[in-house]
Amino acid sequence: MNAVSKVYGKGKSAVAALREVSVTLPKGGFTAVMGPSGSGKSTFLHCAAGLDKPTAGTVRLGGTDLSGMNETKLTELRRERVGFVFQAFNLVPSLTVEQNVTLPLRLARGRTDRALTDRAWLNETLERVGLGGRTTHRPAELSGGQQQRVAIARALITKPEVVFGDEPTGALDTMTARDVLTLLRETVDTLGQTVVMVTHDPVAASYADTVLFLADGRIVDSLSAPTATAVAERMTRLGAYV
Ligand SMILES: Nc1ncnc2c1ncn2[C@@H]1O[C@H](COP(=O)(O)OP(=O)(O)OP(=O)(O)O)[C@@H](O)[C@H]1O
Repeated sequence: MNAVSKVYGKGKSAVAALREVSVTLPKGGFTAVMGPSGSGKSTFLHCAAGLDKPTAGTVRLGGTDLSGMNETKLTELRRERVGFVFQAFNLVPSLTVEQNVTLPLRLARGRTDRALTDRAWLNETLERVGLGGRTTHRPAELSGGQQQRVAIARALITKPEVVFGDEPTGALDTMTARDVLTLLRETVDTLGQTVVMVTHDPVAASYADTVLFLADGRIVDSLSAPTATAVAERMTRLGAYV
């Protein structure tokens, strides 16, 4: 991402959510994004993932420049090359676990064969997230942690270049959150999956390789091999807990 700015609104009511942010998120790495409320974390994630267009600057995914893409191309890119995990799981209630997980494959144009032939990858993914025995359950029959595991499997099924998480553990209790973070960590360590996650929680951020700190639309700090204590201390310095 190079010199990315995002302004919401016009004239007097304009809000600069990102101000010339330049950063490279390492392939095969786990990056957490933290910052006080309103610092631009969600905007950063949305611009990086092609969910929102920057007002200025360029965003690249792998070798692809997202700037010139129309909405159709961006939709295709989001379906095939990125995965998303949200705080609210966002599963389809009427579909089984397996149907939810394979939804991105069925939505991708011309990928029906892949959905059928990639049975081994589907099974491996369901096993990896610990849902091998629950493929015919519906979301309402699962705990919050299990539902988020379904969402993670759904994000991984297309073998995306990046998995983006927006507060993926925000709705989970502490123990369940740790399981989900361990799972995300494993996808980085064993699959070489690139993960970028916005979080408010220093413990969650400590599972990442690097934490980026945003304040007032700028990256103001970063921390490698973070501990929860070190992250909390930087956040306090940014005035996040005042
Ligand atoms: N759609 C929008 N229209 C107008 N202003 C917006 C919009 N989305 C975000 N903003 C503003 O942009 C700034 C950054 O918002 P953003 O949601 O990216 O911050 P955040 O760090 O994710 O906040 P939080 O931690 O509270 O979720 C804020 O001042 C916010 O009010």
